[in-house]
Formats: sequence, structure tokens, C-alpha cells
Amino acid sequence: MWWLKLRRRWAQPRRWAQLTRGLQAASNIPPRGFVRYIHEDDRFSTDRVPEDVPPYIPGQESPAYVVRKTGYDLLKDPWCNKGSAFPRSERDRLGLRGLLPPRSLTMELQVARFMQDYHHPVHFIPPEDVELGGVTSEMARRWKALQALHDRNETLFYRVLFENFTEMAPIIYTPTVGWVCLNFHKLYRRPRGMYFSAADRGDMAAMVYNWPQRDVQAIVVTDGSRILGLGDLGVNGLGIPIGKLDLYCAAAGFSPSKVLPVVIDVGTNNETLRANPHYGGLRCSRITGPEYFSIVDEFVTAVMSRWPNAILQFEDFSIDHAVPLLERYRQHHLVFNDDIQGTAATALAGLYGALRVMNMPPSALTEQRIVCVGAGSAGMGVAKMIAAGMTKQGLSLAEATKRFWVLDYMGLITKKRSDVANFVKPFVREEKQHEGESLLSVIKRVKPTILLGLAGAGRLFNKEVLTALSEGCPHQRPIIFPMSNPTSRMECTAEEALRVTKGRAIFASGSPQQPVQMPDGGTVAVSQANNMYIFPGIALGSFLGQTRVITDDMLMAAAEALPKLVHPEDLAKGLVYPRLADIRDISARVATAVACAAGKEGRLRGPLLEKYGQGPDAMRAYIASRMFYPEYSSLVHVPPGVDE
Ligand SMILES: O=C([O-])CC(=O)C(=O)O
Ligand SMILES: [Mg+2]
Repeated sequence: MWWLKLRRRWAQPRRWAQLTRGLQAASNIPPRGFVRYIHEDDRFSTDRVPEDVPPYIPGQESPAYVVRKTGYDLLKDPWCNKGSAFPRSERDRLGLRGLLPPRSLTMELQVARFMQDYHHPVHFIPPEDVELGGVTSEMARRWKALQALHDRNETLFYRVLFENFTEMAPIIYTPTVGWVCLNFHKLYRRPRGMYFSAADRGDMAAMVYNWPQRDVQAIVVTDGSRILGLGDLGVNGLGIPIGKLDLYCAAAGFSPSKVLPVVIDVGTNNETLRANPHYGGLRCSRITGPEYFSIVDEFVTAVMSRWPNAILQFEDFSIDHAVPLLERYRQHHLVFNDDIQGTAATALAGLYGALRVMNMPPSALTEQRIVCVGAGSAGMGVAKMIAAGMTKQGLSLAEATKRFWVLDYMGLITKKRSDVANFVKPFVREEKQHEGESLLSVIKRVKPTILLGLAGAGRLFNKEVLTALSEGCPHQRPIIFPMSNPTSRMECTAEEALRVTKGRAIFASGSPQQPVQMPDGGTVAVSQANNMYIFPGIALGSFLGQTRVITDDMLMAAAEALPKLVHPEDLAKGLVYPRLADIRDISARVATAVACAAGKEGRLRGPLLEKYGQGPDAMRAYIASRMFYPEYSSLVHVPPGVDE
């Protein structure tokens, strides 16, 4: 058969090669794999830089192909992309500095990482870890699916998130984001955000121009030193600014193209991570002291010089740097620390909500006895804010701080300790004889009405603690807020708190919890005391109001606005925060409250100042009108009717 002969003849690979080579030669297209890529701007190269692709002649030395892309475009071009394996020289010359994790990996490592995931998907989570961490393999798989959508179509990603916010918040945010940060070096696929490392000193002001967007309105930065309650995760911590900015866009309507997640890499003290060959950050221990502050100063100066109107949110910095950094910048820059100020405003709002649940007025805050476990940035920020709330209700600061008992990992903090940090000092107890007293003993002695968990140390509120709390608080419902994140670091679960207190507890946790089935067959819904209710609104109000700084009064306004948004029927169920499904409206209202407070202080500028004269409704309408809604906008001029 003639056609069978022909098929046999052309089925030989050599023949195909002959044919394709002939075609390539005829059309002057060099075959892939034979090509050396060089960049057209590369004047330092010893290679020849041809004007265009030269003709390919089989058997001759392979020609060079001109790469015209740089920066982000290059990283998104699968033909030229090398991901984390771009060497330093190419990063320098091709505008890639800051767009990739600081360490250059080898292709062998990239292959090994891919093969690991190929054989044992990162998103498989052993059942024993699921129980404690609250993240299932299915949640991790969903995060991957959402991330892939995020990378290929931001508008669609935000539409999906927007329409399913309550369902997806635990996937893009706590608790799944905690798992993401722990595994960031295995999950890394596409570039997102910027990295500034100690090795970039002197270059940061230039590096900010590698970011492809001219207009950046919001930056969330971490140094990875205290990621949620998970500790030092180095550059893996970038997952947190990414998650927070997802909320900026979904909840507060910032435009996705105008937000920038950042990690500052000053090394890590997490030795396991540092020794991991796939870890992308600097492999040195953390830089501290004046050198640390000069690195952060250089970063702040660099981003502020390119984007002077942007709001800068500090996130998950360890306490030793979080407080001094906030003090360093907050007088002159539009900055806030979410863990100190956002979490604090959230906690105070939740307490006002809890008082509403019990039909008590806000002034009843002054009668509460508060045990706060955790004396880090979040714990002390919360204590300070609640004390400020009490002073607004009539107590002096000294009277207010006396209503707190603060514990850290050594137990109750009293005057007996000599090395207490300045920000803890107002809350140190006088009674030296109780120095280091255990949580259980403090609860039995003090009989608190409010128990706050911000230690990030796991299940400290055990059965004995919860029983003692409930028994010591017969006249009102005990308020229990285990606010540490993610789920693995929470002080107790909703089920534990409600079972032990026989449903009396008013409960809210930092990470989400399922409604609890009670022994009597009823179901009790619980609240989530997370700063996501507050930080998007603070950022939106202060950015649109161009307030230049964020003051205590603006934060207090946010805390006071939130409890007013809880639905009466939710209050009847014991819920102390508004519904997540209403997050856009919540953020707009919090932003309005923040802007009104700024207006009272004479800090508003621009259109919001004009609206300030017309009252809060006009301000809110303006704020809502400026919020991004995920919809495709036309990229070409289309005469009416053409696409219908
Ligand atoms: O990220 C969160 O869910 C809340 C937060 O700021 C923290 O725990 O550090
Ligand atoms: Mg945080």
C-alpha cells in the first residue's frame, strides 16, 4: 500500500527532524533549545547583540535571541522565566531586584522541589495536624486553586472572593494563610509582592522602580519575625501581607493593581527553615540593633519617596521591633501597626458588643476585671486600648490599669520583675507576692469577668481554667476571647469554652470556628474576633482622607463604630461582631468613622474634607463610590452595540 509505505518512512524521527529543520531554515526561525537568550540592553555582555533574529543555518553556531522584556514581564514569560533561579547578575541588569526571594536557587533544586510536590502534594495534611491546626487538605487545595486564579485573572479572583467572602475568608486568610506561610518555600510558584533584604542596602530607592505599577496606595510589610502565633518564619512571612491585601481589595475596595505586599529580609533565627535548601531568604541570623533600624528606615524612605500618599501597614513584627518602629514613624507618616492597633480596636469593639449582648451600657466596661494572657505587641496593644476605652467612660488611667492582670510565659507580671518593657509597665501589678502566679491561680483569686488570650502559645485555657472562670463569674456571662492565630495557636476552641461554661460564655476567637452543638441539641454560633473587621476600614478612611498620620482618636472611632453594626437578632444569639457577608459595608462605615475623627482633629484633606461639611452620610457615599468593584473594563474603544 503506497500510503502505508509513506507513513513508515515518515514515522522515523530522523525524517521528522530533517523536515522541521528544513522548515525552520526556510523561515529563519531558530529552533528552541538551540537558542541563547541575551537582553537588548545588555551593553556589558561580551556576546554579540544582533539587531534582530539572524537567519538560522543548520550546523552553524547557535545564534543569540534578543530578549526585550524586563522585570515583571520577564518573570511572566514562560520562555525566559527562571523563577527563583535567576542569578544575581541577571536580576541586576534585568530589573528583577526585589521581585524574587533574595537567594538564587539552582535548577536542580527547582526540579527537586517540583518532584517533591509531584509525588507528595504539599497540600496533603496529615490527619493529626488537621485536628490541631484546623486546616484540612481540602482547604489547602482550595487555597491553591484560588491562588492560581489570582495569578491569571485578578478581576475574576476578586469577583469570586467578593461573592463568596464568608466561605473563602478562612482560605485566603487565617487559618489557611498560617499553613501557607509555614510551607511558603514549597508553595512558591509565581512572583507576588516585593522582597527587600539586608543585602539590598544602598539600592532600595532604585529597586522600588522595579515594581510595575506607578500608583501604589497601600503597602503591607512584615519582617517575618512573628507570623501570627507561629513565630519567626523569615521571608515565608510574605504570605501574610498578601492575605491582608487580599482583604484590602475584597473588603475595603482598594484596587488590586494598587497594593503592594512586602517582606523585609534581615535573616531568620528559625534554624530549621534556614537550613532548608529551598528556603528563599538570607541564610543568616536576624540582624538587630541600629543596623536593623537603618534597613527599615531605608525601606520606608524608598517606598515613601516613590509613593508618598500610600498607607503603610506594619504586620507581624516581633514586639522588640514593633513598638519602636511604630513610635518612629507614626508622628510623620501614614502608618499603623495592625497587631498593636488593629487587633486592639477589634478587641475593644468586641467587648462593647459583648456588653450589648448582656444589655449593659458601654460604661459597664469600667466594672470589668480583665485577665490578659500574652504581653507581646497584640496583648499590650489590646490592654492599652481597653484602658483608653475605660478612661473615656470616666476612670482615670491609674484606675483603669488596675482592672488588668497581665500574664506572660512566666506567669503574672508584678512589680517584683526588674526587666519589664516600658509598654508593659502601666499594667504591672503592685502585689509582688503574686509574681509569676499561674493562670489558674490568678483566675481563682481575681475572679475575672473577661479572659483574653493573645499569647500565641496554644491551648492555655484548659478545662480547669475555664471552669474556674465560669464559677468565679456568677453574675454575668464570662467573656472569653482566645485571639491568637491561627487555629493551632488559639487558647481554646469554641466547643471547649461553651461546653465547660454550659453555654454561658460570650465567645469570640481570632480564627474562625464552626457553630457548636450543645448537649441539649441546640446549636450556638460564635464570633470571630479578628482585626479584618478593622484594618481595611482604617486604611480606607485614612487613605481617602489623606490624613498623613493615624491618631489614637481615629482608632478609637473605628472601635466604637463596629459594635453598632451588629444586627439585633445576632446580639440575641450572643454574637458580638457584625456579619462577614457585610464586610464591604462594614469597612465603608469604619472608614467613615475614622475620617470623621480625622475631620474633628483637622486632619482631612482633599474631597473628603469637602464632604465632611456635609455630614457622615455624604462622607460614606463618597467613600463607597471610591471602592473598587471587580468588573471587566473595556481595554479598547468599542462603539455602542458592537459587543452585544
Ligand atoms: O492575621 C490575623 O488573622 C490576625 C493577626 O493580625 C495576627 O494574628 O497577627
Ligand atoms: Mg498580624
